[in-house]
Formats: sequence, C-alpha cells, structure tokens
Amino acid sequence: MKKGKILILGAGSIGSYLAAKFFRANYHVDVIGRKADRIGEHLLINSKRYDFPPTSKEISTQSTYDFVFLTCKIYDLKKNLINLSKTSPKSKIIILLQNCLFDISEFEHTYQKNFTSVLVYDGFNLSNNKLKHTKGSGFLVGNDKYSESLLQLFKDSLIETKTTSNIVQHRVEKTIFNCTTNIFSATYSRTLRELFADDKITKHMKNVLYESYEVLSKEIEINQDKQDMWKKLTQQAKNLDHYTSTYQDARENKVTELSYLNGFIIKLGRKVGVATPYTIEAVNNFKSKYPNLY
Ligand SMILES: NC(=O)C1=CN([C@@H]2O[C@H](COP(=O)(O)OP(=O)(O)OC[C@H]3O[C@@H](n4cnc5c(N)ncnc54)[C@H](OP(=O)(O)O)[C@@H]3O)[C@@H](O)[C@H]2O)C=CC1
Ligand SMILES: CC(C)(CO)C(=O)C(=O)O
Repeated sequence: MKKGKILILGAGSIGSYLAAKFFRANYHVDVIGRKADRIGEHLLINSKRYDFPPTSKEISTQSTYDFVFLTCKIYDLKKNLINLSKTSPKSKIIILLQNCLFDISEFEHTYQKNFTSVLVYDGFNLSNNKLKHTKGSGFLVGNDKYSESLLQLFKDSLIETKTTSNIVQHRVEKTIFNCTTNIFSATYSRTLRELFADDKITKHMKNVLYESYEVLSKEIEINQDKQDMWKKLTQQAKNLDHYTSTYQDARENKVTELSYLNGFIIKLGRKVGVATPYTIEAVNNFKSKYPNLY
C-alpha cells in the first residue's frame, strides 16, 4: 500500500530529484512538468537508476494530497499558485523550495493557507533523464507546525535534512550569498573556485555582498556582521568546482532568477535609501552578455 499522496509541480532539477526519491520510498507521486516526458520511466541520479512516476501536463482537479511541492522557478510561482487555486486539489501542506527572499504571507490570500518553505543546500542539474547531484548540506527545514511530518517524509525517502529554529536568518544569508556569486558565475562563465581565484572579480563580489547586506539589514535584523559573512562565503565557496545554478540557466538560455536576487536588492536599496552601484554594475555586465535572461 502507498504511504501517502504527493504532488510535485515542476519537473526540473529539484522536482525530478524529489519525485524519484519519494516514489522509491513507496509514496504515490503525481508530477506536473512541461518537459517531464523527456525523463521517461527512469531517472539516473549520479548514474544510479530510479523508477520515475507517471507525469502529466495538467493538475487533476479535486485530488487530495498530503504534500504539494512547488518546485518551479520563483518567477513562475505566483502563476502556478493561481493555477493551483483554480484547479483546487487540496493539500495538507504546500512546500515552497525557491531561493530568494519572499514573504509567505503574500501567498496566503490563496484558497489554502498551509504554506511552509525549505532551503536547499545541495546542487541539482537535470539534463534529459540524467540528474547530477552535488552534495552540499542537504535540505534545511524550519521549525513550524509542518516540520515534523515533512522531516518524516524526507527521512523516510533517504533525503538528508537539517533543521533550524530560525529559517529566516538562513534565507537571508543564502540570498546574500546567491546575490554575490551567481551573477558573476554567469557573466564570466566561471566556477566558484575560478571566481575566487580572480582578484578583480573577488573585489567586486565583496562589494556586492556588502551592499546586499546593507540593504537587507535596513529591513531585517541580521545576526552576523558583513565581514564574517564574507569570510564564511569565501571559506565555503573558494574551493568548489561548481557552476552556479544561474550560470547553468544562462548556458541553457533559460531566464534566470537574478531579478529576484540582485534586482530585488537594487529595488529595495532605492526604497530604503541605500545606494547599490556595485550591484547595478554587475547587473549591467550580466545584461550586456545575456540581454534576454535577466
Ligand atoms: N537546482 C538547484 O540546485 C537548486 C534550486 N533551488 C531553487 O529551486 C527552484 C527550482 O529550481 P530548479 O529545479 O533548478 O529549476 P528548473 O528550471 O530546473 O525546474 C523548474 C521546472 O518547473 C517547470 N514548470 C514551471 N511552471 C510549470 C507549470 N505551470 N507546469 C509545468 N511545469 C512547470 C519548468 O518548466 P519549463 O522548463 O518548461 O519552464 C521547469 O522544468 C528555484 O527557485 C531554485 O532557486 C534551490 C537550491 C538549489
Ligand atoms: C552557488 C550556490 C551553492 C550558492 O551561491 C547556489 O545556491 C547556486 O548554485 O545557486
């Protein structure tokens, strides 16, 4: 007998990974994906073969799920939530996995209010039915009324998780890190190691980190200082032979999430009166290389 019912909306890198892991753990999994048929019946995760659940292009109405995972990009999130509310499958929990800063309460005017979010520290890259998974530190789950059942699901599906009592601080830190590295990785087509090996780029990245920090600290109390944050990022990233997700998107000619990262900082900077010249310069450099992907 199946253990529970799960809907995955977005069969990209993260969605396909979760779908295969949950399916192997004997959950009923429905996958919605525009290009999910490219995966077929088997997904290879780091060359290991997983059966892949049936996929479709439309959400079937009136179903009831234990979990709905929204694994689309942030720019598709609102549209998909509206679509979800129109087709109205019911779910006990709706889980958002997007990077960037967003306010969950923004979505709570939709028909269901049971949102939670998870931060992902591993790296995933899907190409046809092959998924490359680079080990970071797993999935980070906050501490709310949904955590227990979510942790149980991940544990049961052999997905590594960690918990935190303050997911907002982690989200802020991750946003600042992504603002600092991703745009440069894409603009210069470099891995993290290669970025940190270049003094000129490193200086620019540090200025972008400081600016992002200054802007966000006007809105949110950040529990570490910017020098420590820079040191932490440098230690974590300088030896990683990893192309950021933004570079991977740009290489595949896919719209990136940069307008929700650096673009968000520029807009918020204007609102709170903090100048962001280094971020604007980084965005202009990116746009001159990829005019349609911002
Ligand atoms: N990949 C990673 O390592 C990490 C990703 N994240 C975050 O997770 C989120 C998802 O990332 P990722 O999996 O890499 O992104 P992908 O672009 O690989 O996957 C998203 C998928 O959702 C599909 N999609 C969106 N809307 C619909 C819809 N209405 N119907 C059907 N399919 C839809 C997209 O289809 P189409 O291709 O047709 O647009 C795409 O295939 C992002 O916000 C990212 O920041 C966080 C940490 C790590
Ligand atoms: C590079 C990393 C790990 C942090 O900036 C990341 O989250 C990404 O690739 O988007």
